[in-house]
Amino acid sequence: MLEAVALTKDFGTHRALDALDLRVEAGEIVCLLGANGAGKTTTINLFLGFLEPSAGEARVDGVDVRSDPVGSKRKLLYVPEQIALFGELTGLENLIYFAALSGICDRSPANLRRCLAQAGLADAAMDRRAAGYSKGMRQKVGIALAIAKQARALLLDEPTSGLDPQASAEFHSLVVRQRDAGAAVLMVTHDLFRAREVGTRIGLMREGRLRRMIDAADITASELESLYLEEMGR
Ligand SMILES: Nc1ncnc2c1ncn2[C@@H]1O[C@H](COP(=O)(O)OP(=O)(O)OP(=O)(O)O)[C@@H](O)[C@H]1O
Repeated sequence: MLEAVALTKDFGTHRALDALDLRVEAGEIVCLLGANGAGKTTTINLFLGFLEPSAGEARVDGVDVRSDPVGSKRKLLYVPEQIALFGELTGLENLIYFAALSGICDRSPANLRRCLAQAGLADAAMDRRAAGYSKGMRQKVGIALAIAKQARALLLDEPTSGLDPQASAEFHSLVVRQRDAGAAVLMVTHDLFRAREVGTRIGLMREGRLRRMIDAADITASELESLYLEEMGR
């Protein structure tokens, strides 16, 4: 479970995130939408411990990120907009390396191949150098790491921007599978359509504040678009 309690971040005199209260339960996907500069990535970075909060707390499974950065990171998996892999290594070798960094116990090639296969990477691709991977293939290596790690929480920051519609749909179905396996998922996106489709709840952010939290089941795609435009235009 991910929890923000009055989470606040100032950069100098600029308040990038203003007293955010948010809970993402296990088995839930919360999507954060908002215009550029709304504070979405700042939120993710506070959960990752990349930034120190100016006030409030970011908690992972009840653990304050600031007081236990290592323990909280162990439970998390982060998929950024661009997953950086070592181009000279194969997909499998990359996963072996990142699995070691993440402290995953079963780093046997057989297990990690199984994780890559579950993430939808073709068998032949696993042994090819990652330099030739498409963005969709790179994102699959990220999800494979989440599977290997049995991550309790996923933090996704615009993970499908630039992916073609089919690769984007594939990626989102992998995220849904992680949710069904009990992960708490926080996803930053500009894709209103996908947010409504895969999100349990959708948060609309503007100028550092969470303006609205909507149950995805209660709203159509066009209603969401109207609400979004209304909130961003205020
Ligand atoms: N390291 C930093 N130093 C100074 N200001 C920052 C820093 N990081 C973010 N900001 C500012 O904080 C505000 C929120 O930025 P953030 O990256 O969280 O927005 P965002 O909602 O993720 O936007 P986008 O959709 O463009 O990714 C912006 O005004 C940004 O300029």
